[in-house]
Amino acid sequence: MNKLNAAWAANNSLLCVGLDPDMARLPAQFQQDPNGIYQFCTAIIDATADLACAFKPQIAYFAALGAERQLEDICAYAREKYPHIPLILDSKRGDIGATAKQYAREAYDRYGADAVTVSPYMGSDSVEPYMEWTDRGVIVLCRTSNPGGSDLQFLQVDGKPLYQHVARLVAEKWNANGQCALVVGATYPEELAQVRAIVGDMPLLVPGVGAQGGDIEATVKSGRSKAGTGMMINSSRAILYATPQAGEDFAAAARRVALETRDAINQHR
Ligand SMILES: O=C(O)c1cc(=O)[nH]c(=O)n1[C@@H]1O[C@H](COP(=O)(O)O)[C@@H](O)[C@H]1O
Repeated sequence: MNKLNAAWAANNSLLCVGLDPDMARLPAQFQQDPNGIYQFCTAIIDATADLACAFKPQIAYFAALGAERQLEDICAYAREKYPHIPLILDSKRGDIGATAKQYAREAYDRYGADAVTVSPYMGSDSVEPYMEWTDRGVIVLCRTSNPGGSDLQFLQVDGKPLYQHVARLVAEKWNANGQCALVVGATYPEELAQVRAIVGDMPLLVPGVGAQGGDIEATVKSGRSKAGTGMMINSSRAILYATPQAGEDFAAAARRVALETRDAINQHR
């Protein structure tokens, strides 16, 4: 939390840069290179490090190709070169305690992440192993950005949608050590405002601007904290695969879109 507060201030940014390296969309020079994912992601990190409040690699893009070693190296690179920027491993884990303990080691020890995304569905004992790492963050899915999120998260329980129960449970019980955050999609600004009202100043990871079409103004106005921070607004594909303009390469294009996104967010803080 200290690191996140410092990164919000240092880069005047609520933008989280997502690292979702889809091999089919990487520039051709990286597709042939056995270390191409590492080369691509570290170039994106270098191009955006002064514009971001966090980096968020999505583990599936690496695991699907057996490229975990490159993910380890990318995380080590980010930690060493930009130690002041929080690193979020997006793996959306959830399992019984004994297994969760291994997932926590994977995120915090193997990849050295500052925080990890987890599902709340299996309840308190499934998230406790993450909480034992008292200097790390636990980011719990609450109101996800995808349309199908409504199937369960919108079920009415005791007169309120389930996602609001999750927000209250995390804010009032699980966050005893002040290390929790919630995921709320930018595609649902009304629910974002509801969650903000329930959780006070708790940080929110907010994916869904850029490729998923979330509205930046509505997102910021609904989700900002009293201090005008409180969010890590994630964009992945729109930055990673920005179409270069004349004379630009992929990293310069990524930087341009990251800058535009950061500034558009700041306009409404
Ligand atoms: O936890 C997440 O990061 C996440 C939660 C959610 O509700 N929706 C969502 O899109 N994400 C992730 O955020 C990223 C969004 O990528 P773009 O749509 O390309 O900006 C992907 O890595 C998703 O897996």
